Amino acid sequence: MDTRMEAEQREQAQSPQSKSTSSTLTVPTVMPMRYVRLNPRFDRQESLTILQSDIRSSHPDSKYPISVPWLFSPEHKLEFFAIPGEFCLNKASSFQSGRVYGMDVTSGAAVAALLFDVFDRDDSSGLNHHQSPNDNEPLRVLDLCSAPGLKLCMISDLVPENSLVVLTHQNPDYRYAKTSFKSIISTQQRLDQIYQMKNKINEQTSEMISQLKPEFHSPVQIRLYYADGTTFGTCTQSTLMPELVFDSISAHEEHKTRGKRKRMNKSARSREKRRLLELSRQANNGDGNSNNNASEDGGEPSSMGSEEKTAPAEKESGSFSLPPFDRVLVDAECSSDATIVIVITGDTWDDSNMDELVDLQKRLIDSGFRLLKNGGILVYSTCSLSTRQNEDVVDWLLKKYNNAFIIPVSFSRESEAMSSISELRFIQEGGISGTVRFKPHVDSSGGDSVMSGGGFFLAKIRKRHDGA
Ligand SMILES: C[S@@+](CC[C@H](N)C(=O)[O-])C[C@H]1O[C@@H](n2cnc3c(N)ncnc32)[C@H](O)[C@@H]1O
Repeated sequence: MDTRMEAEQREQAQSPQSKSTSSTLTVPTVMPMRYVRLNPRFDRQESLTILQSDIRSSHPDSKYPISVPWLFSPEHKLEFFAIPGEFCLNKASSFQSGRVYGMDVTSGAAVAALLFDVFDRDDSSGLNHHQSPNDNEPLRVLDLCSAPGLKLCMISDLVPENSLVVLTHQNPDYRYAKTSFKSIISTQQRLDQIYQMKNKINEQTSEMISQLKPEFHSPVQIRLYYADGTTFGTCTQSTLMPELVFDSISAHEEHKTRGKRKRMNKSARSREKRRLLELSRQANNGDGNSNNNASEDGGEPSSMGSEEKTAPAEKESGSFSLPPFDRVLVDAECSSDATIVIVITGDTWDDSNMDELVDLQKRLIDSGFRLLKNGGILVYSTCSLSTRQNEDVVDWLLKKYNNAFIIPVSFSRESEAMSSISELRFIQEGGISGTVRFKPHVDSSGGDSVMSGGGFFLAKIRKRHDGA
């Protein structure tokens, strides 16, 4: 779910007008807990000091920011902090300088499960054992439903240097944003700009961003395709060729060529267009792609530009196919019921009339699994708590492919150790063993009613080498 939707849902949950619904349900006044993650490119202690002083300037006695113990892995630079729900983050200097990002813990958990194995639960059968990745080895990561890009932003912050992150989007918002964000180099900065554009304060930010120093540039290659995630990587008569709309290396080149000029003039735009066409052509001819057969072992070590180095792939003429990915995130379109419904009704969503949506979710997870290399990891997530959109979709995939296996994850071990009842109620096991459900929980123990993170489901799936 996008940040805007998250914010809207939460505002709705807070708003007095939403206290009653057409079905005459009473909505409790609840203050949602909010979270930030630190930008690992900045000094941790400095960022925390600034954030703390930001919070204290409006909440002098605040105990925040408070570290989230169950989503913490210092060796992976993974750290989230709770901040007061009513704190105005987007006016804070820690946020404006890009030191912290507002992000729900549940979204953070999906990315953490995708990239790291520290949250994997021991599996005594050994069936799900998988080799821990070498932390420094570049990864090929696909974010299949990337818009608006919140998780992408975290992925590109935390993957090893020289990784390639490919994202697809179907959201016209991106089309609107693309001319502007093409001129920006690092993902962080670009995404900031997208968010800012939505808030209609782009000019000044754009200027500020274009003056940022090279040390803030992302050491990761990002490619953005305007494509349907259900057919991405295939191009048949019924599916259109995906359009490469952004490539960070190409944008970097363009930025260097342009020098100090901030805006792209006509010749810069056509240069950029030519570059992207050439990259698309390489991909389509196979000189840009190898190992397209996802039944192979992943082949060449993943790296930035690996698509350029590897051998042509076998493919039907006119088809578009990609080398398989080490990691695939399928953060699927869903009914986004998880937070509102729990808060409003204390119940789960009526998912009886969702055939079309469930069908889309199945096609997305299927497509993600097809694009995954053997031995690779896929995370399927939604911000719905409906069984049909979660466990049933995952179960459908497990039945379809005999090399699809759940890697059990657990985020509650730290909480168990700390006996935090609130967190234990929030983090639950899903209907399939090893999957996770985050069930919004309202804690009134401190006087105010404070809600945990949002509702969310995630499953971590591995594609085994030895399957059919
Ligand atoms: C839950 S949101 C993803 C949020 C995103 N991962 C993030 O963290 O910012 C689901 C997104 O999937 C997009 N979507 C829907 N159908 C799609 C499709 N067939 N292919 C790709 N994206 C799709 C929607 O536009 C929506 O932006």
